[in-house]
Amino acid sequence: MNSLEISNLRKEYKTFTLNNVSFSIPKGYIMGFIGENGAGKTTTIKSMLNLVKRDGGDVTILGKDIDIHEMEIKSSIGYVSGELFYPKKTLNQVTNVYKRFYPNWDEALYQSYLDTFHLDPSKKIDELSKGMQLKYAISLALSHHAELLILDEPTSGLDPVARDNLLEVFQSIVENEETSILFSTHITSDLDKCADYITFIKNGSIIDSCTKDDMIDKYRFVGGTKEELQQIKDRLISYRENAFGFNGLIKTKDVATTDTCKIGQPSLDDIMIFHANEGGQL
Ligand SMILES: Nc1ncnc2c1ncn2[C@@H]1O[C@H](COP(=O)(O)OP(=O)(O)OP(=O)(O)O)[C@@H](O)[C@H]1O
Repeated sequence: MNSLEISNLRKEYKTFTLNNVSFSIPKGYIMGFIGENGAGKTTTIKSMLNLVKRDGGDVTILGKDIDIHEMEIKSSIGYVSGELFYPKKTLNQVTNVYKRFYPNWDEALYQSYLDTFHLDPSKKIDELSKGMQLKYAISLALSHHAELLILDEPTSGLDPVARDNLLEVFQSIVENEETSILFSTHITSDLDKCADYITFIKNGSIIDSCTKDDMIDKYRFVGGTKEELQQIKDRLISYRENAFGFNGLIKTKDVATTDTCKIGQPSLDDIMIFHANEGGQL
């Protein structure tokens, strides 16, 4: 079963179109949602949750149509957007209001996240650093046994130790095989650590959505001399020239047995960076 199915999602702004976005997350897995600034990650997330009105497409969450079962779905998911309201209220006060909306609220679990993230519940929201606010928002989202967690850049304001802790929390959450996680990020090393699937969006269109291993297998990082660049240039997604020659990204299927340049496995960063400049030179 899929925890999330998005089919032909469309959203049109004056200067940007989310273009028939489709992807799904199988139950019990972590999907990383990657793409450069302005690619449409937040717009996808907000449109699928009906936080902005979409212009087309179908969204099924936990087997139910969001347009028919919106309230029910929202009590079964956790969503972290980085926006926290009520800056002058204490964590205790905000939590007391928040938990009323969630029949599965687990106070002991919530307290354990406060401990894990060293959060003082008597502090006001605006007394917390950005990273602490994020940890608090994540604690709220994790404390009602959500079956799907949707996290919009959950790691971006965190230091490396906190990021690592959080990624471990994510991995332990999906271990029960009941919960799935979609998280958008620019920090692709986080995905190297914990994502099972990757969806890559560029200019409002999905470039690919598949397992992380398949994504890496589909591309090759190549490097060689200026002469070798001439042999392979037309088949590269894009490339960067340097003092010794070039580096570039190519689809694995486009590698020829006669290619003499060095061929290796790309990182997710390589895939994103070279795709950003598709058809050109960095
Ligand atoms: N309310 C809005 N009105 C008009 N345009 C918008 C609105 N919200 C977003 N956009 C535009 O949609 C495009 C995609 O933005 P979005 O926030 O979805 O990108 P993103 O991939 O989440 O980027 P980032 O990684 O920087 O958060 C951008 O060009 C943005 O300016």
